[in-house]
Amino acid sequence: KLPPGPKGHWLFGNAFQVPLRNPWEWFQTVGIQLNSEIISLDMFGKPMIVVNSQAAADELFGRRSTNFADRPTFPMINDLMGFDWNIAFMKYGERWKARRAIFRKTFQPPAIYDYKPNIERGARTLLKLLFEKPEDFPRWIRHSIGVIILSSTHGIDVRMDHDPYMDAAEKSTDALSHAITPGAFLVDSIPLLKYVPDWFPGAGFKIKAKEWKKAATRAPQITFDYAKGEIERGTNKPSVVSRYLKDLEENGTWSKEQEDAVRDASGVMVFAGTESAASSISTFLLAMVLHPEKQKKAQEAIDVAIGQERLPDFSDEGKIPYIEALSREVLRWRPVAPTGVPHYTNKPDHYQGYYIPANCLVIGNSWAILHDSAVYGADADDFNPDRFMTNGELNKDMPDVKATFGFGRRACAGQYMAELSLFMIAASILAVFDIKKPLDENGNEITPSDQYETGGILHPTPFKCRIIPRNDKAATLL
Ligand code: HEM
Repeated sequence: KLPPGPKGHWLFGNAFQVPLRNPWEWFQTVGIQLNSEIISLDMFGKPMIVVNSQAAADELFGRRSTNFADRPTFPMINDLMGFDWNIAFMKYGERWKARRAIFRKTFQPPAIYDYKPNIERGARTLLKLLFEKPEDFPRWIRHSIGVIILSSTHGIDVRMDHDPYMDAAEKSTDALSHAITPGAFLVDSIPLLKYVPDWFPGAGFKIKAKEWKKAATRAPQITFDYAKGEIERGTNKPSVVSRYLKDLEENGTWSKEQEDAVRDASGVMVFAGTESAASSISTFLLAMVLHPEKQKKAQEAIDVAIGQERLPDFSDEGKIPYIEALSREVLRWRPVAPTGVPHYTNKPDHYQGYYIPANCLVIGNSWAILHDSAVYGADADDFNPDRFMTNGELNKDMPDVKATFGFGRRACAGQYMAELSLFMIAASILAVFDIKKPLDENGNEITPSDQYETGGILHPTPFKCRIIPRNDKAATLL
């Protein structure tokens, strides 16, 4: 029998019970009510499994990874909108493996460490921008993440305004956000709609899809063409693309397929990396506004570890455990993608006596895992970096927060870039600035809301804060 699930409508099943707002919290509540680590939902007659515990995730996505590493087909996103270059939506197979291998060779330790100087540079760019115009912080966060990622992937120096590569990446992200609006496009539920002719009444999605397809395919191509052009001109900076193409040439393994794979993989680094890393930095700032006492503790930890005479750099890794704890808590408290991207089974399976069918959607609920009160205690919903500390050190008995990066073979391919960037940006901002609540017209502090906008990627509802140099000396370090 299938894992337990809530009783649904005779025709639609549970499809209309799943809330559009924060469905991950509802999945968690249902699991607790039914006392089961995994639940099943009936979506218009088709089962969908949700995995709510780390133990079940480790077993299914981890130990039985080959059966849980596929993705469903996304006809709207891949076929109509032209995102088939994006490994996040690719079926498990040779094309995916070739692209994922590039991530492994370039964006994982030790190769990823080559990009630490770019991360430091991005963090310092952010400090300068925050000093000059603190109220525009959301824009500066995006810009500095763009500096880090595009310099690392394609050797591009991102321009301050109207950068063509950042603009192209943003347009393709916008296109996708339309496609994943729940219920907006029936075509993903009814793949045959793909073949409806453009003139057919109600076929508006096909016309929109054509516009978005241009945006979707343009971004990875123009960034790659730039990087390749720089190599041909001999003016390239070291980057994922330049290093990888050079290796292909030196090993005599260059081929058109390989070149396409590098274009796609580096394109996904920009596409998947910018929005998600920016979200984690926004959450960090919001948490600092809402929890001044944790902020103070973090600043003291930095002062003790490195003093106030210089800015943090990667030589400080491992020396400021409280910043590591704080970064972990940011990723746990508001996971960037609480239900990630759906996985898909290829063959039937069983878990704890329950049946998991073949060709079935399987959602890893990172939110439930990271907000499990059995692991994190009754205050699991609160922001509290101290939960990862013991006697001034990282508490080795606490689990890491890897669930925030998804599961098994499909787990986030940019995890190391994301973690290194968050650590460096958090440490740099706290070394220099106080993050304070905004003031009302009478000069009284107001507490911003801790609400989030719902969607594939979590973002705090736009909030205000005051970002002020901690002291005169701090400002001279910039
Ligand atoms: C705080 C930042 C980030 C978080 C929390 C995050 C989280 C995630 C999650 C939950 C998934 C889905 C995993 C699954 O299906 O089980 C994912 C996939 C992915 N992420 Fe990230 N991500 C972050 C940053 C990045 C960055 C910086 C990059 C690249 C530079 C990146 C590249 C990818 C790619 C390529 C995939 C698709 C993997 C595949 O399907 O094989 N991510 N990420």
